[in-house]
Amino acid sequence: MALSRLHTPCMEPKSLSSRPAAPLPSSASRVPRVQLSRRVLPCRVLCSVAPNQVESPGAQSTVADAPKKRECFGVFCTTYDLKAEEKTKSWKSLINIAVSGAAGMISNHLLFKLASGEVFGPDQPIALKLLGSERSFQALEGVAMELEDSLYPLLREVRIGMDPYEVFQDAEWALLIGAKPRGPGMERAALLDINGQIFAEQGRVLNAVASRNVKVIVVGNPCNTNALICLKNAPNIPAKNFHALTRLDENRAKCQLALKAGVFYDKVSNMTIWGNHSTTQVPDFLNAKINGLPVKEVITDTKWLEEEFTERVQKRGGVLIQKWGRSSAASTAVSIVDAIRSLVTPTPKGDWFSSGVYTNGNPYGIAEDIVFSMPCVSKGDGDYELAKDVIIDDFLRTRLKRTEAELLAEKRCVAHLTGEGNAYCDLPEDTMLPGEQ
Ligand SMILES: NC(=O)C1=CN([C@@H]2O[C@H](COP(=O)(O)OP(=O)(O)OC[C@H]3O[C@@H](n4cnc5c(N)ncnc54)[C@H](OP(=O)(O)O)[C@@H]3O)[C@@H](O)[C@H]2O)C=CC1
Ligand SMILES: O=C([O-])CC(=O)C(=O)O
Repeated sequence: MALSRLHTPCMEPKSLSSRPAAPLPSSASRVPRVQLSRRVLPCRVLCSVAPNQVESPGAQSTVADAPKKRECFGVFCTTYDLKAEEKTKSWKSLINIAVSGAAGMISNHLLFKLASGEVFGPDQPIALKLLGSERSFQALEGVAMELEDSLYPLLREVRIGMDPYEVFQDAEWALLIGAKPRGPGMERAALLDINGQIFAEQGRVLNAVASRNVKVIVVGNPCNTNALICLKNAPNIPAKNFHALTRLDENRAKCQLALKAGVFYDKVSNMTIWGNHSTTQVPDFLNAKINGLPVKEVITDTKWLEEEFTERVQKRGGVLIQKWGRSSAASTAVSIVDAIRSLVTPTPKGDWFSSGVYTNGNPYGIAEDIVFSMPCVSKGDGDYELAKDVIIDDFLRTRLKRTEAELLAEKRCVAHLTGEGNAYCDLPEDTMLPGEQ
C-alpha cells in the first residue's frame, strides 16, 4: 500500500505511552534540540508532540504547522539543553546517521556499535534515523526500544520512519543496508532490477535532502552496482562519496592469510579486494604483507594462494550461510564499522584499506564509470585517495579483467536505472554473490 505523505495526527502507541518521561538534567532548560524538517511522517511512524504542546485527539494537522512536530522515538523525544550538561562540554556537534534496512540482521548488530561510540569516538554524539517499511515497522519499533533501554550517553536522537525523505533529511552518513534477498529461482538480472529500483530512489532522495557531503556506504547486494545506481541518481553529491562495502571480504582475506602463515591477523596489512563483491572478487596476495613482508615471501605455496585462498575468500559468505542458515550479519556489521573508521581516522602509514569506489581517473587501468573495489588511504577526514605503489602482474591483471567484465555487464543490465538508455542484460553465467552457491 502506498503511504501518504500527508500529515495526520500522531499518537504514541499504547505500549509506549505509559513510559514515564526521562528525567531532565536539573540545569537544563527545555529548548528544542531538533532541527525540524518541513516534511512529515505518516501517522504510523512514532512521533510525539513536544512536551509543552497539547494536541487534541483527532485534530487535523497540516504541513504548515509541521515545524511544531518532532518525529522521534520514546525517550529520545525528551528535550534538554545539550550545552548545559557538564559532561557534554567537550563533545563534538551531533551527527546524523541514516540507516536503511534498520530492522534487519546486520543493523541489529550495527546500530548498537554506532550508539556505543566505538565507531565515531567517545566524544561524538549521534542521531540515528532508521528507515523501515510496513513489512518491518513493528520490528523497527522493537529495535528503537532496545536502543532506549541501552542508555547510551552518546545516542541523542532516534527517529524511525518509512519515508526516506524524512529519514535521510540532513544525513551526514547514509548506511544503505536494506535490499531484497535473492530468492530461489530468481534470476540475478531480476535481483539487479528490483534492488536497483530501491537504490535509484534512495539516490534521488539523498540528492534532494541529505547533507551535500553525505558519505554513503551501500551494503545491500549486489552492492557495487547498487552503489553505481545510487550515485548516478544523486548528481549533486560527489560520486567519490559513495562506497560499496567490500571490507568484509578484506577482513575474511586477512583472516585466511593469518591462518596459513600462523600469525595473528593484526600482522596482515595492505590487503586489497579488487572488483565486485561477488565470487569474481580478487583478494590480492601480490601486494598484501605479513609482518611488513610481501605475502609471497612468507607463504611460498603459490598454488594455495592462487587457488585455495582466492576461492575460500570468494565463497566464504556461502559457506557461512550453509552453517548459519542466514548470511553473515555480525561480521558484516563489524566490517561496516571498520569501513567507517577507515574514513574517519588516518590510515596507518604505508597501509591501505579496500572499498568499492567510483572509477574516475584510476591509475590501475580499471574501466572508468563503475564501482570497483580498490586500495584506498584516508587522512581521516571522511575522504580517501587511491593507494600508490601497487603492483599488478599478469595473474592479477587477468583476474581484474574478469571481475571488471562482470561489473560492466551488471552496468548494462541497469542502464534504465542510471539514465543511460535501454538495459541489455548479458551477465556471465557464473555471476554470483558471495553467499550464493
Ligand atoms: N556487502 C556485503 O559485504 C554484505 C552484504 N549483505 C547484504 O546486506 C543486505 C541486508 O542483509 P541482512 O541485514 O542480513 O538482511 P535482512 O533480511 O535481515 O534485512 C534486510 C532488510 O532489507 C529490507 N528490504 C528492502 N526491500 C526488501 C524486499 N523487497 N524484500 C525483503 N526485504 C527487503 C528489509 O527491511 P525493510 O522492510 O525495512 O525495507 C529487511 O529488513 C542483503 O542485501 C545482503 O545480501 C550481507 C552480507 C555482506
Ligand atoms: O550473499 C550474501 O547476501 C552475503 C554476502 O554478501 C556475504 O556474505 O559476503
